Amino acid sequence: MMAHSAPAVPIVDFSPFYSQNETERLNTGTAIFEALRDVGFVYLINHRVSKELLAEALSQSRAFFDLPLQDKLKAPHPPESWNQRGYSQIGQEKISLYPDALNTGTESDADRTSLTDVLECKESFDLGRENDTITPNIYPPPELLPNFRDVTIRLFNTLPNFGLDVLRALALGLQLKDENFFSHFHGKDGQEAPMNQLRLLHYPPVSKEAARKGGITRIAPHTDKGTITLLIQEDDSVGGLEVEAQRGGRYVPAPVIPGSILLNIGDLLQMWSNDTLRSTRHRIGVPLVDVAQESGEWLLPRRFSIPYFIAPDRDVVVECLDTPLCWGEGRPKKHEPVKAWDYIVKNMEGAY
Ligand SMILES: O=C(O)CCC(=O)C(=O)O
Ligand SMILES: [Fe+2]
Repeated sequence: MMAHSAPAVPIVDFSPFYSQNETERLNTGTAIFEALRDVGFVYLINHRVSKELLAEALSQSRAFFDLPLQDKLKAPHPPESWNQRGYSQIGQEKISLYPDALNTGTESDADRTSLTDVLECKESFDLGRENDTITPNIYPPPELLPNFRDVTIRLFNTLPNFGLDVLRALALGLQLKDENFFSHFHGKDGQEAPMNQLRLLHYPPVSKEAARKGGITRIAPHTDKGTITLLIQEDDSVGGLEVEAQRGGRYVPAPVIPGSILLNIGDLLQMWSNDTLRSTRHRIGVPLVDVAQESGEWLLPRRFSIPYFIAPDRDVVVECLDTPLCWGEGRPKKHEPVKAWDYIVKNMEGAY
């Protein structure tokens, strides 16, 4: 039997952060810091986010995507890439068209151009805070799914509490003077943050026939743009997510770990950290199927996931953190200060 090697994406138990013991809290933060510095992704276990709520949201997501297309289209995504609200059908969004702003990837320009010809077989539903005037939510009519709005908004309002705890732990790991540093830039203590975005994702099943023909993927290689992303996956979901585990290195699988939340960072936190932390590229591909392979219709079952993107408020200026772990003697500042909203809008351009 082959020995199992250690997973490339580290696993951190988050529960010691909730203890009264300062050393345990600091150790949790340090473990998260090191994982985000070395890999850019980390599984968090024992996180205290309600399992029932996560299950309810995944079940509402399933119910939504099971609706006929014409019903899903009653909540259409607006034409602008940055206005991430409502339903996007298969092929509508091309993540491969995101500019590769921080140049963290390995693909050559030619490879990236060829990626834009590939169909991303995914559909999504996005929402943000209620009552936002710039990007109001776009919901399907309530008679189609009576609990959809309530459950998704509850998850939208719950996850930032955990997200900010993670950012508090990270602030300790980064040796920032103020453990609440990031809380000042993400809504009123996490709530009502205008740039936070909850995305329900469905990747339909992939047939062997479609895989043989080629030209399809599930999600093209990309980096996330905001501060952090919390990824919820169904416990028994098919995996497929791969992360570029080392700078310029190979992609390694990030399989589903039941009960965990997978954390990664976006470009703005990489810039905040003066490139100390990694906004790591990730993707979900479709394996190539050999024509000679034995019969059977399906290659991949459907996949559901829910990423929650936590991003700084629109007018926040992101500039190098004041900590020796990011900046100082021999570590000059690498980025000009950038306004969060400008960066996100510019770097999502063209994807719709
Ligand atoms: O579906 C997934 O697991 C990954 C989604 C993702 O990377 C994204 O939406 O940015
Ligand atoms: Fe992503």
